[in-house]
Amino acid sequence: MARYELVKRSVALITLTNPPVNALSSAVRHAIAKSMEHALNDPKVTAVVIYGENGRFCGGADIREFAGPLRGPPLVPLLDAIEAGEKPVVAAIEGVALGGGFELALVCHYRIAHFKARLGLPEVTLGILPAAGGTQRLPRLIGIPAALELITTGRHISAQEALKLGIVDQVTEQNACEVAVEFALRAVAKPLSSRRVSTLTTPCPPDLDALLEAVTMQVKKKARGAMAPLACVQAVRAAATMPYSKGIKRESELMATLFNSGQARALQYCFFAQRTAGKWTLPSGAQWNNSKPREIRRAAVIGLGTMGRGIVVSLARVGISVIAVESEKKLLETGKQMVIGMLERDAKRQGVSASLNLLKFTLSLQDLKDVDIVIEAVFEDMALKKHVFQELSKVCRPATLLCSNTSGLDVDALAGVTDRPHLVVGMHFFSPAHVMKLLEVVCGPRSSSETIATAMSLGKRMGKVSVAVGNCPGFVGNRMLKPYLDQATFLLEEGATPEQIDKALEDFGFAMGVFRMSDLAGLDVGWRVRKESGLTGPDIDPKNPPRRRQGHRYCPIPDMVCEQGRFGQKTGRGWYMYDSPGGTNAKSDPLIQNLLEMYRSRYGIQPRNISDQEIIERCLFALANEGFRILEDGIAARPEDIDVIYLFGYGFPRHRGGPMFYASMVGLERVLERLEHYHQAHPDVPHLEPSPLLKKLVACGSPPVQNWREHIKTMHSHL
Ligand SMILES: C[C@H](O)[C@H](C)C(=O)SCCNC(=O)CCNC(=O)[C@H](O)C(C)(C)COP(=O)([O-])OP(=O)([O-])OC[C@H]1O[C@@H](n2cnc3c(N)ncnc32)[C@H](O)[C@@H]1OP(=O)([O-])[O-]
Repeated sequence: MARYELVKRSVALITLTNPPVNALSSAVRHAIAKSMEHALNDPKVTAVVIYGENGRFCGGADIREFAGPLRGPPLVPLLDAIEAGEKPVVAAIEGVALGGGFELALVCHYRIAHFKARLGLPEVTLGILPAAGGTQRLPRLIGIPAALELITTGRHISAQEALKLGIVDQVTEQNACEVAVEFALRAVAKPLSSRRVSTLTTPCPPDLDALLEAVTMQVKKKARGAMAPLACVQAVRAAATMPYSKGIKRESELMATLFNSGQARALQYCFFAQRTAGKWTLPSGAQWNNSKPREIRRAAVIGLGTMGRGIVVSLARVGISVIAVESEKKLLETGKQMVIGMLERDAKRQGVSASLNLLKFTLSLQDLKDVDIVIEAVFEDMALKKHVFQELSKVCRPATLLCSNTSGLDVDALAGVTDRPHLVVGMHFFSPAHVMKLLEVVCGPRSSSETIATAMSLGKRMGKVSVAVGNCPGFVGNRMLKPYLDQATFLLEEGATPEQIDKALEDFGFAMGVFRMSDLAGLDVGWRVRKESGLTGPDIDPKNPPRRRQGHRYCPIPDMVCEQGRFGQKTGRGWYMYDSPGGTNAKSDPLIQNLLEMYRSRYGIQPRNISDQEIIERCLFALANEGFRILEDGIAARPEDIDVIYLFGYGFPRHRGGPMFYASMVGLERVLERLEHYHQAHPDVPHLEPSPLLKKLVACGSPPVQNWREHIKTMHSHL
């Protein structure tokens, strides 16, 4: 777990050997302790270098060990001893120095970083704080404001930024280990006292209290209920106001409150769920590690609307040449200017030149003959999409992959109009596509494993979190959205307001309540879908729209809002009003309050007081209930996949873990009991009827999320 060797006759080189990221497992901590003892006691050794095998210094504590009791030497005394030692210790940082890995580097007397290395204290993203002295040493080294920013955000920084901040002593383009050994030899004669960071005095700004107060407010606003960022601020306050010996105790107390919290469990679950999502499998046995993706060099994107533009930018950013196609000259020109503007702004931020030479804009599909992949992003209309796929089938060479950015249409129906159904797959990006990290890769029954592997790997290359899902209306994300939206509108009928529902959801931690989110996405999209599915249309009496349709409860209020031309932010009016079309500042609109009052009185509904608890339960349990059905139907392979989709695509709070993890934290028995209760009260809402899988899991003793898979016997897996 750590190799010890003597190099240059007097330097002890300790190399961490715990692939893949040299995490500080109990065995690694034990090996470091032994190696350090050896180095400090061996008279031949004059200096020490700590390095990580395979070009990775250290990814921090072993997160997998968090679930069990602490074994092996604890980190704090181990690190304190390294710092206190009388021989200079140099950290040779390649790859990453994160969390405990960064804290290990901070106790070394010198730090040499490879120019490609990244450093950071990402503990806050795991619901905890840097608890091996990081909150006490970093402020002493770089001051309170910079330390607060790094610790409360968990941001990774480059070696160059670390040098500027004074975290590392040298950045090198050569082998960091070799440079560190030479550095260590030169350091032997120098005094160490000023190099022990814990002994430094924290540089404090004169207005410390005001600064901490301002940061606390800022962090609170951003944290949306997460506890760890606030605890980080408190720990840094200790570094400013207490000696190290007391500050480290404060750090440990704060860590203790976080470590066993539900939030920490949820955030650590998210870390692993995100990695699990990349490991897709198909019933055929094809899976992520036995299916080779094709290399993609040239891509085409059809349609330069909001989605198409974002996809072009995402592809060009990672060096893929893109041909962008529009149907009309004016649309092409507008799209082109927008794409170029986006890429130029991007490049300016990074201080590089924009890769505009990768782009070509055309009106002709004929130009797509030689591309490796086409991503269609035209209007969400099946007939139009089928036409495009038929044309692509004729124009593109037989090996070209044909993908659709549909947000819910039947991918297999598109495959069916082509000459290569095995090369057709859905790539459902989320708006804005160059910002949002989620990509649903929609596997049709005829999509080949190579096609799926290629789409998944292309998503990863574009920096997306790709999740393989089955082909059904709405796939995973949008299919689950329906019961969630339905509950919100039913609650409006019963007496709630959009503001009240949004506030309850935002207090829960959502980035945006359901009505604000709908205003942002555009209310006309759902209206068109409802019209296409026959739920609404010209046959409906506008004066007296029925509240039951197709055998179920139906809320006509969203249609009534659309009928008034209120399509959300883009029209300046929706569930809220905005300063102007495109405005983002949502204000309550008395017209909506009037509409709700008139509606209730027309149907004789006595509005009642609805508690936040009911809002959360009805919206989120209905959401999770649909998730259980999706698992039963084999549309998602694992609960982790569903959670990742909601975390990255729908603003579900990370510290709640995602809808399925949240349900498990509430307790499946309780979720079942509440759904039964609400279904009894609203028997005409099928989404409130508990799913058979939920009942089954409860009958099996409510196993943890990670074990649900064993209980999902899918008759027809769609994956
Ligand atoms: C005391 C101290 O104060 C506190 C308390 C702590 O220190 S808390 C811990 C703080 N450290 C972190 O938060 C860093 C977490 N890791 C990462 O950010 C990234 O992993 C990476 C280092 C930037 C590499 O990214 P990658 O894209 O190249 O590969 P990967 O796919 O992500 O990871 C490759 C494989 O390694 C696993 N892995 C990565 N980091 C791990 C860790 N710290 N512990 C255990 N496993 C880890 C990961 O699950 C995956 O496994 P599998 O899926 O192959 O089975």
